[in-house]
Amino acid sequence: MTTATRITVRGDNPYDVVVGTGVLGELPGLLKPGVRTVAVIHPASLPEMSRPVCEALSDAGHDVVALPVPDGEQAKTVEVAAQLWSAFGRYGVTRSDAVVGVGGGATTDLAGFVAATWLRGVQVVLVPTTLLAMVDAAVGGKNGIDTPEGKNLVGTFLPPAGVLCELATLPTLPRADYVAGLAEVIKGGFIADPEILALVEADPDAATRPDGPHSRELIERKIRVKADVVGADLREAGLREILNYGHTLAHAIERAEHYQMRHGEAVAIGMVYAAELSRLDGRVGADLVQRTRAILTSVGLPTTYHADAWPRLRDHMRLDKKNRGAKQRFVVLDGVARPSRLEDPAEELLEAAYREISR
Ligand SMILES: NC(=O)c1ccc[n+]([C@@H]2O[C@H](COP(=O)([O-])OP(=O)(O)OC[C@H]3O[C@@H](n4cnc5c(N)ncnc54)[C@H](O)[C@@H]3O)[C@@H](O)[C@H]2O)c1
Ligand SMILES: O=C(O)C(=O)C[C@@H](O)[C@H](O)[C@H](O)COP(=O)(O)O
Ligand SMILES: [Zn+2]
Repeated sequence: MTTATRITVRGDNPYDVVVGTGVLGELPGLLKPGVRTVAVIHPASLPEMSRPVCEALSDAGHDVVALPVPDGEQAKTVEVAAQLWSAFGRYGVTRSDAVVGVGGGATTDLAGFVAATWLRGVQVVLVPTTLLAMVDAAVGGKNGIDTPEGKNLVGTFLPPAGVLCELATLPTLPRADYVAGLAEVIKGGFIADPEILALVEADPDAATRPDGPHSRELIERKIRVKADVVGADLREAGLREILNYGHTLAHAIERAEHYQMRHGEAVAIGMVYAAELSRLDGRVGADLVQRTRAILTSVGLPTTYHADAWPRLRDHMRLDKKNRGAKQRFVVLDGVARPSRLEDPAEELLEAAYREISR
C-alpha cells in the first residue's frame, strides 16, 4: 500500500480523485450517504477487476449488482445502454442508489452516460483501470456513447461523486494500451504542463511502464491538469476545449478505423496534425512539431496516417463538437502550454497539414 494522493476537482459539485496502491478500501467512502443498491458496470472480460470492487462494496453493507458489458469501445452503443437501463429497472435502482463503473475509458464513459440518464441522474463513482481512464476519461464528468455518425456524439456532463485510481490494476494492462494512455499524458504536457514532457523525454522507455520511476508523478500531473481545467469549465464553454487538442482528426480516424484503433493512438496522430496546423498558420516553429513527433515516437506511438484517407477524414471532421455551423474549429498551440483556437481555417491549410502527416 502507498499513501493515497487526493486531487480535488472543484466546481459546483466538487469531488476527489484518489490515487494510490491498495486504496480500494476508500471506495465506499466516495459514495454519497444513503446508498442501498450499487450497480457495478464492468467489461465481462475483466472479472478480476470487478470482483474486489464488488466485495469492497458488499463488505460496506451495500446490495451489489454486477452488470457485465462488452469489452472496450463495443460497449459505447445505445443498445448496450438500453440493456443497462433495463437492468436498473429490474433491480430497482433509485435516485438514492449509485452506479460504479470499473474498467477502461470506454466503460467509464458508458457508466457515466447511463448514470446520467437513468431517472435523469443518479450518482456515479468511477474506478478506472487503464492509464488513459485514470488520467483522462474518468475525470471531468464528460460521458458518452458512439452512433453510426461518429464518436461520442451522444452524451452528457455529470461530475462523478468520486474517482478511485487503484494503481495495482495497471501491471496487467497490455503494453500497447498503457502506451496509448501516454498520448493523453503527453497531451497534458503540450497544453499545460511542460514538466510532463521533460519527464517523458528524460527516459521514454521508463515512461511506458507502470513501475517506471516517474510513472506515478506523470499520472498525478496529468490528473491535475485535467482537474484544473474541468473544475473551471465543466460544460466546455471555453477553456475545456483545450483538452480536445489533437482530437478533431483523432475522432475522424477512429471512425474511419471502425473503432479498431486505440483512442490514444489516434490522439497521437491527431496531435501531430494539430502541431502542423499550428506551424503552417505561423503560430509555432518547426521545432515544436519536431518535438511532438520525437516524444510520441520515443514511446512507440504512431504519428502518420494513410495519404488517401483525407477526403473521408475531412468529411468526418464536419461533425466535430467544437464546430459552429459550417465553421470548423481546432485547438492549436501558440507554443508549449499556450493553447489557442484556429477558427474557420482555409481548406488548403487543412489539406497541407494533412500532407505533412501522410504516409
Ligand atoms: N470522457 C472523457 O473525458 C474521455 C477522455 C479520454 C478518453 N475517453 C474515452 O475512453 C475510451 C478509451 O479508453 P481506454 O484507452 O481506457 O480503452 P478501453 O476502455 O477500450 O480499454 C482498453 C482495453 O484494456 C482492457 N483493460 C482495462 N483495464 C485493464 C487492466 N487493468 N488490465 C488488463 N486489461 C485491461 C479493456 O478491457 C480493453 O480491452 C475511448 O472511448 C475514449 O473516447 C473519454
Ligand atoms: O474531457 C474533455 O473535455 C476532453 O476533450 C478529453 C478527451 O481526451 C476525450 O477524448 C473526450 O472524450 C473527447 O470529448 P469529445 O467531446 O470531443 O467527444
Ligand atoms: Zn481523448
